Amino acid sequence: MTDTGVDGVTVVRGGATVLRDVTLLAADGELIVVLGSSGSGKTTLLRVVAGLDGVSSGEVLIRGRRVTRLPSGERHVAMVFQSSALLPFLDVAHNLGWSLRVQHRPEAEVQERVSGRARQLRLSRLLGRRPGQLSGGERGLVGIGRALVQVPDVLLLDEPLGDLDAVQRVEVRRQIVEVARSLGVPTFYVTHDPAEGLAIADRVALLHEGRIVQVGRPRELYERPVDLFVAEFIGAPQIGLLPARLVSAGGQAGFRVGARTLPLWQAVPPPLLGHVGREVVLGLRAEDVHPAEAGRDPDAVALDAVVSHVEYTGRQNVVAVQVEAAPDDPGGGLLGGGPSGGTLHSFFPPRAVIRSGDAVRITVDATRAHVFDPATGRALLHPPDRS
Ligand SMILES: Nc1ncnc2c1ncn2[C@@H]1O[C@H](COP(=O)(O)OP(=O)(O)OP(=O)(O)O)[C@@H](O)[C@H]1O
Repeated sequence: MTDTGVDGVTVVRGGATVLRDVTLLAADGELIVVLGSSGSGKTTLLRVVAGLDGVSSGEVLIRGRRVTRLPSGERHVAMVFQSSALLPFLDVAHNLGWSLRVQHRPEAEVQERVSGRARQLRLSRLLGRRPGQLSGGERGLVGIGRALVQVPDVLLLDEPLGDLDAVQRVEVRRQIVEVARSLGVPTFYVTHDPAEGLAIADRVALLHEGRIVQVGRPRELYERPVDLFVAEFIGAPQIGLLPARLVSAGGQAGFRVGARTLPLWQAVPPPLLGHVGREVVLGLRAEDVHPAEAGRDPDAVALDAVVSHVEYTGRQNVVAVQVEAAPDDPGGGLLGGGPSGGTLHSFFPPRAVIRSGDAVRITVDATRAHVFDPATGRALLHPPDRS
């Protein structure tokens, strides 16, 4: 076994449990993106692998070797932090080559690796400058380059693109993936940006309050979220949530939303059998909610809605709508407290003239809904695979 990462690791800091029995292991050449909101334990996980933080229980493995009690300096880890500190008295070329020289690599190899990575990251023209003569974004790139010139046993990147502009972020994250693949090392990449995570990961691990909520391929988290937390965290625009009641009549199941019933065109699916007559939460992705005029899908039902906000992206308008669900409004549950009905997102054509407060009709197809238990948040049913 050549896995790298943490196995059953718990970390307690200042009386608080920061990681709880976390197991996350990457294969050689695999890029795992660690996602999670602020304070969920992402940085701690990386620091534990690097040996910068100790564990209360569990084991740290690097390429199959137990390193839990090995000092950081002996773990052959290359790590990039957001705003990595560079050595201020050395120019960029020497900053890039620093760790290789510390390892007493032959000078010709150091030069070759430094110039290669500098070309790749478009840093060649900066090689003679000191960190004080660089912009924040350029310093960030040098920090990334310094890690990528190494041949580590594991690559750890903590929000590495934080200092870069939007165009650089896309370019540099491609370079990082390319280098990680060419080195064939396991890579852990921390970000709080789900879109970035989905774009580059072989697998995504979503952390919440020190626990892994779900780990899997990006598509698995998007298409088969285990609960409402994952469903809401992954995907932009955010998944729309609609309180409903599962009903069954004449052997046909459907979801009651206000006065309308969204038919499922089949008997109650087995995972929903215990929920007939009870509240559920429907999760609908924006690509499954259509403006009624464009809705040619015969299985879809039109719902009245009011536009709550519009975001123009160039390719389309991302429109959030409030769906009213009175009078048979189940309300309560995880979505409780707010107005009746729920908020859905939909893509409207880019030239559509649409404003907050407009009344619109949208169509939804109940067979495309994710179904959640409002009491526990757990997913009960996902729509069938499109492919
Ligand atoms: N030295 C410490 N003592 C006690 N608690 C700490 C210490 N350092 C971090 N924590 C707590 O551990 C939790 C996880 O912190 P961590 O930095 O790993 O989160 P994160 O997911 O990387 O957050 P962010 O996205 O904001 O960087 C937080 O609740 C934080 O307050």
